[in-house]
Amino acid sequence: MPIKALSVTGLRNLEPATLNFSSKINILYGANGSGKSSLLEAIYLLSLARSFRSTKIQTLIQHEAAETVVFAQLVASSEHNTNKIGIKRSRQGEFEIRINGENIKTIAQLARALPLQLLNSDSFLLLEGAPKLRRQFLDWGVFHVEHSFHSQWSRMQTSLKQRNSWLRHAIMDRQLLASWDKEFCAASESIDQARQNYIALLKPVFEQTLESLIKLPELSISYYRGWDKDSSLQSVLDNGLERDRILGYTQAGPQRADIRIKVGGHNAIEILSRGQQKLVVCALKLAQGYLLAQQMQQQCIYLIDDLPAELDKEHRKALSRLLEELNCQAFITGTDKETLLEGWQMDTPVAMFHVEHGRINLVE
Ligand SMILES: Nc1ncnc2c1ncn2[C@@H]1O[C@H](COP(=O)(O)OP(=O)(O)OP(=O)(O)O)[C@@H](O)[C@H]1O
Repeated sequence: MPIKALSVTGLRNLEPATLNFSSKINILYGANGSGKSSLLEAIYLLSLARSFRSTKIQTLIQHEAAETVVFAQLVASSEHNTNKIGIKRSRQGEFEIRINGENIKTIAQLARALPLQLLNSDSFLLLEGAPKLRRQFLDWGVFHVEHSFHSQWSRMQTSLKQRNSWLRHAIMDRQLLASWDKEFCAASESIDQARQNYIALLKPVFEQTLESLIKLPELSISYYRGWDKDSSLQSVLDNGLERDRILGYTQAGPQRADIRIKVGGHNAIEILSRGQQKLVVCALKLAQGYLLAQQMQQQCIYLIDDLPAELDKEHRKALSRLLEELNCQAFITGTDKETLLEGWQMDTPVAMFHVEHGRINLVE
């Protein structure tokens, strides 16, 4: 659901502000260091309770402030009943999350209420980065379309931790290991099934989205589940037990899953230019937004940091078309106002904000 109004206090260099946004395109322009990415961080905090720049919450909180508070009023919708989200994070690490005025305990509830995608220089490393990044990408989608996924994922993580801890014990209680294996395999099978289902839905949407951005007919995307596709996880665990004991961790399972992107049989990162890789990432992330709208009638918010630095004019225009088609809310930053204003259709609602020394002003 789009954000109608946002209040921010105590976040990086931003002055306390209450802002009204367009439910479609929001452009934030200003000099380097003015606070554009900080505003994106404020929105990101609302969805994930953390920063996208650092794992340390202290760096996000304004110097000398004790806490940061972000509050959003969402555009009302008949399908979803969340209309207010607020988060407070203190320097000591305490946090308070409120949805519709009620305290909530898990970040999963927050993420579900405000699905959000970030496109910045780090997220463009999706193809060349570690498999963990691609698993996070995949699980973002599965989490939003398959509501039982989160509990299966937690179950898998708990049993995996227990299993790994038992693997490191000098004397191993085989019975106990068997019981953790059973739990781990059951959760893993359902995670794998949910991921397979999601990839099957995502693939055609991704191919169509990519086609609108760039022609890469030989590009293919496939899913690796983390263990041999023709064997049961239990048999793979049994066969690998001695090696797992030597290593002290479980080698096979959904914690090793990956998405493989190839061009003509080669790993995409060995063939594609950096710009082409960024377009593939854009197509992947936009496809997730399309799928979310299709499957759950829910709109995803896009945060796109420094767009002109990432894509050339022609591809920025193609991306603008897709965002318009998706009918989503987007926050797009850059240093040059004119460049950011290019390429939108006449009837697209575009709100423009000038960011200067932490002050954000709507440009009428
Ligand atoms: N905890 C903090 N408290 C106060 N100011 C901070 C804090 N952390 C960072 N800053 C400052 O906030 C400013 C805003 O940075 P931000 O990354 O939001 O700018 P930007 O407009 O996105 O810049 P660029 O175009 O260079 O990416 C920077 O000058 C930075 O030094």
